[in-house]
Amino acid sequence: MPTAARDIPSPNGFHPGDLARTVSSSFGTLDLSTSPTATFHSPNNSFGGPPRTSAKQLKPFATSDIKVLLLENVNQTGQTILKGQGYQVEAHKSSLPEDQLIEKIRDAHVIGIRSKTKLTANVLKHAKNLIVVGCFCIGTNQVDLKFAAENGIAVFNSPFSNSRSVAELMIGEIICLARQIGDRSNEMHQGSWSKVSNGCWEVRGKTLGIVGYGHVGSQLSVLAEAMGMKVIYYDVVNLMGMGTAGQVPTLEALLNGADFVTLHVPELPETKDLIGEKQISQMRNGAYLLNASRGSVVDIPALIKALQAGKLGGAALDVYPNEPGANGPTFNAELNDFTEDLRKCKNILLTPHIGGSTEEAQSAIGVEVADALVKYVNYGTTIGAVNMPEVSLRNLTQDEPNHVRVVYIHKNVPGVLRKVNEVLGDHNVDKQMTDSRGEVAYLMADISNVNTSEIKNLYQNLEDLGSRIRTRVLY
Ligand SMILES: NC(=O)c1ccc[n+]([C@@H]2O[C@H](COP(=O)([O-])OP(=O)(O)OC[C@H]3O[C@@H](n4cnc5c(N)ncnc54)[C@H](O)[C@@H]3O)[C@@H](O)[C@H]2O)c1
Ligand SMILES: O=C(O)[C@H](O)COP(=O)(O)O
Repeated sequence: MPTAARDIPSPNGFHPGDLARTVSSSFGTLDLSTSPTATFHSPNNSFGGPPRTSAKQLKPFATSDIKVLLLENVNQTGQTILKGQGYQVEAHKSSLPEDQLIEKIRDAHVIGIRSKTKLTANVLKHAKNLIVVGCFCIGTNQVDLKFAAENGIAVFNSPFSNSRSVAELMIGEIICLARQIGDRSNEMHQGSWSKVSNGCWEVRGKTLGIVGYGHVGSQLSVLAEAMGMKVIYYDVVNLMGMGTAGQVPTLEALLNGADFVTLHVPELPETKDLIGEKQISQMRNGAYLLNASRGSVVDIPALIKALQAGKLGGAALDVYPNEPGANGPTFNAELNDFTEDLRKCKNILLTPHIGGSTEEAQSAIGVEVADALVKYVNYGTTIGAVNMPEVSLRNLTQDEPNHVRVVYIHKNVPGVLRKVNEVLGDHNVDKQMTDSRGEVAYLMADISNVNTSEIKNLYQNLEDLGSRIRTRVLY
């Protein structure tokens, strides 16, 4: 059930927007709007960073200034939290084609997406005000994470809220494939009674081979053992098996030894066509292949050939190389020419990327990602970000007047901290934390006894440093 809007918990219950509207000494955030003439590529930022906010435009935080664009039917729980903050929320049921996305993203400070919306460098470079992306799903392969980080855009996801849902779908499909339930059901729908036991099996005692033993793979492992299956797994990392599951040293060993092979790896250059003709030939005759990871992981024409030749006993696909952005009768056109052949294969289960689509998963993801977005927008906290260093400071209290929080995202090069602290040096730096990830570093500092008249200078001096990617002054 959707939960009601609520404040994001902070150690002291302090909420920046409450005070920012009324007193200059309160803690709020920078007005994020940029000059209409601001260009995306700034001359002294070799990353081609975000536009500079003119110091003249600085004003205390007002949550109502924050524009949030939500695509792909983000769950009501997430929408409620974001609206509860007073943000302007525009929500769409589906993803948008690139040209429409570019138009919509121009003004947004926050965008929330799922697996279909491609936030490429070409799209992100039009997002002049964007400070954060929320992926309301597990996968983040649809976002150019490096480009985002180098342009001061943090990206958050929900690392495991739908893992159990995917694992349960796999269990259902393993039994459906073993018993050819998809075909029997189709026959009945078409008015044909066909009672057979040939080629139908119990799963008890069979071997499940899990490729990618992360959040999904390990959950599936526990469920499969509970049904009496033997579990082996292959992963590029050495991992302890759940129960009596055992890691095998190579993908080939897994393919040789399993009756059912399930795929749970991320989309990476190394996982493209991880299962092709050669790998399928290494599988047992009559084995089953299930893919709930990403469409790029399986070479579909090779799979079709193996099913047609009877090499495999069946397959289940939840993900495809090209997936439609919205529900509707776009199936054939979007899923490429081979779809027709795929649909004609025997004992193949085709589902429309529903692995994580349960009420439980979607509602938990809505809360988790919306909370992370609010903490980032209101406080600058990057805990859980997938492309930025993780930095957090205790929130300010109401009895700490005239405080300002400085967030300075900058190139990870020598000498920056000295220069930043020279700028901050006229004030008392109460607390500071800094960390780096690759070429990008993130500094957060709370400084006290700052008059509002000094904030513009402070901001401008930080913006003028050559290392700057993005400056936020929260007051
Ligand atoms: N169908 C769906 O609705 C759905 C839902 C959730 C996740 N997913 C997909 O499933 C993927 C896995 O999810 P997860 O939460 O278990 O991710 P995870 O990051 O927890 O686990 C992935 C595992 O794959 C391993 N791995 C990476 N490259 C590998 C390779 N080349 N060979 C073998 N192992 C490799 C990693 O070491 C890791 O242990 C996600 O990245 C996402 O793309 C799909
Ligand atoms: O990455 C994920 O979490 C899954 O692929 C689910 O994606 P979805 O939220 O677009 O269904």
